[in-house]
Amino acid sequence: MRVEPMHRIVGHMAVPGDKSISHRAVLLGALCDGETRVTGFGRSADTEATIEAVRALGITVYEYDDETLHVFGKGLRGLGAPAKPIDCRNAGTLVRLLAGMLAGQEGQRFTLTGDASLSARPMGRVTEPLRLMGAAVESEDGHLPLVIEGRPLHAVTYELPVASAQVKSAILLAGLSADGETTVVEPVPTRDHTELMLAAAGATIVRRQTSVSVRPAARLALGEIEIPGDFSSAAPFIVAATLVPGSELHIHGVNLNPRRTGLLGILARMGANVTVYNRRQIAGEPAGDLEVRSADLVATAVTGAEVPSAIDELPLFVLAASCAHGDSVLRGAGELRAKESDRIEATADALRALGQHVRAVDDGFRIRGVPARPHGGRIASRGDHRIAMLGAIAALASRRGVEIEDAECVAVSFPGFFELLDSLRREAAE
Ligand SMILES: O=C(O)C1=C[C@@H](OP(=O)(O)O)[C@@H](O)[C@H](O)C1
Ligand SMILES: C=C(OP(=O)(O)O)C(=O)O
Repeated sequence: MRVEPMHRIVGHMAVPGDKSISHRAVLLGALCDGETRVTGFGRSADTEATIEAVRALGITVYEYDDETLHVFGKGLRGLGAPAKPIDCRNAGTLVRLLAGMLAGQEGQRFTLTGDASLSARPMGRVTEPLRLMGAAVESEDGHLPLVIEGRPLHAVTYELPVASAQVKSAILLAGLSADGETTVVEPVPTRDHTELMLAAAGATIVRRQTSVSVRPAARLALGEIEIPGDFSSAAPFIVAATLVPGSELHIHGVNLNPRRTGLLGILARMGANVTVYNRRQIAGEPAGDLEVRSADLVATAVTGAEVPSAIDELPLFVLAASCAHGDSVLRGAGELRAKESDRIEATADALRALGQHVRAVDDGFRIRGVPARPHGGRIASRGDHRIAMLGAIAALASRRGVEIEDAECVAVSFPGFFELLDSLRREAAE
C-alpha cells in the first residue's frame, strides 16, 4: 500500500468505538444475567475475535448491525467449555482477560490459543497471579497455548511487577468468584475501564490511590452501554494534523479517560495545538471533541510515569519528536517490546527508513529532531497495526510518500483506516 503526502488536513471526522471498552463490554456482557445492549461497538479483527470467543463459550451474541450488539449473558458461572481451543487470534487483551474469567469456572477445562504474534507474547504475567489464586493454568513456558481448569479461587493481594491493565483486569475478573476481597496494587496507574465497567454492572469495587479491590459478586447487569470513540485510533490523526502545515481537523466523540490520553499532555508540552470542547460523559467515562491545528514542535523527555497512559501511542510520539526542534528521549517503555511486534525495534527501523534520526535503546528511544518533512520511503509493518498506521501518518507528513508492507494489518484495530484517510484527502482537495 502506498500513501502519498498531504498538503493540509482539514475537516471533521469520527473514529470507531474504543477497542479496550468494546472487548470488555462483550466479555462482561457474557458474565451478566440477561441482555446487554452495546452501541458504538468498535468492530475490528480483535473485537470480532472476542465475539467469537464468547460464542464458543455458549453465549448468544446478536449482531443487529456493525456497531450494535446484543449479548445474552448467562451469569458469573454460566460459561460452557467448548470441545475445541478458543482462538484469540492477535488480541492480547482478549486472551489475558479471558484467562481471568475462566479461572473460576469450576469443573471445566478450556484451551486458549492465538496467532504467531500472540503466541510469542508473555503470558506468565497472568498465569502467575491466577495460580496464586488457586487456578490450574498450564502454559508452554509462559506462552500460549494456555490450558485452564476452573477451580475455586482464593482472594489475594497482588502487586503487579509490570504496569499492565490486562493483567490487572484478569485478576479483578477472577476475583469476582474468589472467596474474599481481591486487591491489585499498581506501580503506575493503568487504564481503568474494567473497574469502571464492573462498578457500573453492580460489582463492589474499592479504588485507592495505587490499588483497586473487587469483592465476590452474586450477579452482574450492564443493561445498555454506548462505546465512545477510541483515543488510540484518533491519535494517528492528531499527530498527522499537528505535523502537516495548514491543518485544522476536528475529531468528534472521543474517549478522554485521563489514563488513556497521556499523548495529549506530551504533545502539549511540545507546543502542539489541540483543544478539547463539548466535554461530556460517554459510558461513564470522560469524552469530548478535539480540534487539532498544526504546530511547530519542540523536544521533550518522556519517562516511565507517563508510559502507561500513552503506551499504544508511543510510536506516534517518536515520529512527532523526530520532526521537532531539539533532541527528545523516551525511557521506561520496555513494555513496547512485548506488543504485537517489538515496537521499539519496529518503530526505530520504520522511521529510520524514512530518513528520521531515531535510535532504539533497551527501554525506549533517543531521537534527534529535525523540523522538516521526513523524506519518505518504504517501511515494514511487521504485521503490527500500530506500525502500519505510523507509516501512513509519516507518509502524510513526508516529501515523497511511503510504501507500507503488509498494510492490511490495520484491520486488527481500525479496518476503515485507509478509507478515512482517503475521505480526508478528498475533503482537503475541495
Ligand atoms: O487493557 C487493555 O485494553 C490494553 C492494555 C494495554 O496493554 P498492557 O496491559 O499489556 O499494558 C494496551 O497496550 C493494549 O492495547 C490494551
Ligand atoms: C497492544 C495492543 O493490543 P493487544 O495487547 O490487545 O493485542 C494494541 O492494540 O496496540
